[in-house]
Amino acid sequence: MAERVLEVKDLEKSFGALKATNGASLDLRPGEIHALIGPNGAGKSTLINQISGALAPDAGSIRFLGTDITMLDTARRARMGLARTFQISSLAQEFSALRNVMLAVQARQGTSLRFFRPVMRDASLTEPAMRMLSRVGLAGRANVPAAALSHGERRQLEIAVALAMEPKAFLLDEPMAGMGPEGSKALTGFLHGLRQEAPILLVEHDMDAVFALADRVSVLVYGRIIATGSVSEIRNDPEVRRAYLGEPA
Ligand SMILES: Nc1ncnc2c1ncn2[C@@H]1O[C@H](COP(=O)(O)OP(=O)(O)OP(=O)(O)O)[C@@H](O)[C@H]1O
Repeated sequence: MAERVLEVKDLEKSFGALKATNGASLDLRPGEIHALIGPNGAGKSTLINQISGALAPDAGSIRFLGTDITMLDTARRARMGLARTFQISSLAQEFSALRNVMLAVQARQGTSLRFFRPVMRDASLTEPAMRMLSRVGLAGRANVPAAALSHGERRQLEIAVALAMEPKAFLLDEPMAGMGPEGSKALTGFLHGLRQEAPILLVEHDMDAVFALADRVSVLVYGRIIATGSVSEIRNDPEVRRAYLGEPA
């Protein structure tokens, strides 16, 4: 496998006079969790949006598995194996948990002819979908509509949907948001193992989770990455402590 699964170089993105991404560079290596942290408004979502293809950068480049994907749209990137979860849920709320995952399995298989079969009895869709639900701990909730799941369960379901795409890398945007302590703990355990399957770029405000999980941490402030390093390097970096962890100079 390529030494760098994802390589982001010198990205720039302005909204009017605001430089939301200001020359940001980072990479994602096989088997790692790389956390992207920074204060509110630092530009984390803007950066993730450019990596997933939802926003076009003004300048810079993004390579995924050795291919330049800077000009590719979100769907092409997803088909190449770049899976993304959202801060705000992108699930089909009226569909069951199972059906939501089946849609992703179907998209992955690219089989539109299935339209003519009774989809919910199609084992080539239901079996892998149930496997994904079991992995995230939602097998017992398969038939519950997404809208009726708890907030934490919806976040688990989003990860099951991402898993169904058989990703080569995950972009996870605040997976712990809105979860109680129990849910965060369970998800932390799950993400710990998930990195073996595909490396994870993790945007997260929950510092306990970041410090427990991350192999490397990058700190974004005003659209610029001010430091990248191990958890202990980042915790002890004077510039990070000043700019982000709120300590006096
Ligand atoms: N579509 C847009 N148009 C104009 N300004 C935008 C747009 N999207 C983001 N911004 C601005 O860009 C800056 C970075 O926002 P972004 O949401 O990327 O930060 P963030 O680090 O993800 O914040 P949070 O931690 O609160 O989610 C903010 O000042 C925000 O107001």
